[in-house]
Amino acid sequence: MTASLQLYGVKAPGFALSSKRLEFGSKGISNSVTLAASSAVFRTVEHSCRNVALRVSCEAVRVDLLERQDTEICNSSGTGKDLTCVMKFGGSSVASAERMKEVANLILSFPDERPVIVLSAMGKTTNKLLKAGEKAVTCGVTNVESIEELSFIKELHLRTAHELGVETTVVEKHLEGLHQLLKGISMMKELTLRTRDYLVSFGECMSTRLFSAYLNKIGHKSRQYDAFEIGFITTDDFTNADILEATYPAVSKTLVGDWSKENAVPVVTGFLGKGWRSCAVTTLGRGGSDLTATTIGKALGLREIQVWKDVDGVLTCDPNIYSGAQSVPYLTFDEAAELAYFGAQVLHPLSMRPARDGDIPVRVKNSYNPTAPGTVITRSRDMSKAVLTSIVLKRNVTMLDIASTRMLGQYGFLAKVFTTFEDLGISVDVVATSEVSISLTLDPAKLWGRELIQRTNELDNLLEELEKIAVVKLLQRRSIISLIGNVKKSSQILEKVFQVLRSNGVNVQMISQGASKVNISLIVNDEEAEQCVRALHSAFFETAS
Ligand SMILES: Nc1ncnc2c1ncn2[C@@H]1O[C@H](COP(=O)(O)OP(=O)(O)O)[C@@H](O)[C@H]1O
Ligand SMILES: N[C@@H](CC(=O)OP(=O)(O)O)C(=O)O
Repeated sequence: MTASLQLYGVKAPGFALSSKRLEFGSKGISNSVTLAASSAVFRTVEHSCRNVALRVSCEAVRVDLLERQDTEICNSSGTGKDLTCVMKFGGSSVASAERMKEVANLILSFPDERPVIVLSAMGKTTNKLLKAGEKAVTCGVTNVESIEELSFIKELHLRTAHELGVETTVVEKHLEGLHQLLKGISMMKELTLRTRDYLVSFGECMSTRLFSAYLNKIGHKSRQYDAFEIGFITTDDFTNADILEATYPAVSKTLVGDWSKENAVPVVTGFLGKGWRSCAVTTLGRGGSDLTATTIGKALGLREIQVWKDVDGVLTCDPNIYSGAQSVPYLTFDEAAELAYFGAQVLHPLSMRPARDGDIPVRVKNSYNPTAPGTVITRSRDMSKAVLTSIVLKRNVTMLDIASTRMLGQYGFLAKVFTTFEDLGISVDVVATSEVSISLTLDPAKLWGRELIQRTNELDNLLEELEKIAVVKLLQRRSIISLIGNVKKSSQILEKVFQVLRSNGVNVQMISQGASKVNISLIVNDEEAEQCVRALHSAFFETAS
């Protein structure tokens, strides 16, 4: 028998596999392999043995014994054609049986593509699962049955199976598992981050099973995959896990290997992974299916990554703030990353990273309006006519004004302030400094991931530390308005911005130009923010300059 061992190394400081020895011991067989990778963090070792017992003399390596005997990958057999692209469909695109049928038709309308499909949970299922979990904590075991959200989820998935004409058994096991899990939560009276991730994973596990079954039913051979079973290896940061390097070769091996044998369209759960230490299900942060899609794109070296939404691509601002927002035809990876990081819900903040690394174009399209051109995101674009590209609003941000208590010219002040942030593990978003004072906003993503109690303590600790060296003013309910654009034209942008703000009577509390050089950030009061965005949109996108 051939056992294939996958070693998952983590990019930790000082870690290298170069001199690590693997020792195999099994009945009658004893052998060892020295890994010879100099900088790699991942290696697959094939070893012929029975009942392999393994000892690894390296903390930062996790080893999985895969029960796959077919370790050789042949890239093209079957039709002899490789997979071409990723098509990711968000919750809004697969919210009902009718929508799933439309998405299936949409996929089939591209006969030249051989896509990997990535799906999110149906509609608002993730929110409903979280709500059901919260209710289970307090409702008592006997009342779990009557949690409204549980009934809704059961009804939605069973009805969808009926309407698609596929067996309800496709989702029954998961629905039963979900019910049991909620009972478990109600018995324990607690919902840990780890359990929360397991809980929400039911959404993607069921939507992909339904969709794949439907593709098979209409004669389009398909195979469903749970991301946590095919090598999506992540950190153990439940609810906000980061994908590890080992993911790329592992995912490629499974998907390409199976495709070359079966030519069955892969349908993969978005948003989910497997913690490398815990081996438990993790999630990649809300909206994380975009990141699943770009990770698969890079892993397989595909030609294009398509993310299908319910809007005509990335827009000039959030359409919920201003319905006149227009679609942006081209963006660079840097612009898209900045836009997502500063709060545009349309893309996951980290999703551009694999696409940029693999230099794979990302196309954002509308599944409700497939003929609209959408947005194409690439490494570079013609910026000669670009001034402002998009306006993004991040609300409810906390801002700190930190003024040195020492005299002007005191050196080391900035260093002391930032050491405090480092010690407490708090990162910041926007910063503006003078010699004796600093204004900054706290990165909400960092604080959001934690429990409220922890957050309050964290702020208290921060203030206590900073007050040893400075006078600190805590300003809450602020908004960051990020102007993503051509910074070569920043004077032109700023001139117009200040005209608009002045005529609207708005006082900017802080201003900063991002280091990435595609972003100018303005901090204003929450109450004034939406009105500012609308006024800026009108000045930049609706009036001839
Ligand atoms: N700048 C923007 N461009 C496009 N959509 C935006 C923008 N800002 C916010 N949105 C919102 O993002 C939504 C799409 O993202 P999301 O809900 O994650 O889609 P999906 O669930 O289909 O992946 C849109 O419906 C829109 O309301
Ligand atoms: N279902 C998850 C993951 C996701 O990416 O969803 P969507 O593609 O619908 O934003 C969420 O709601 O966060």
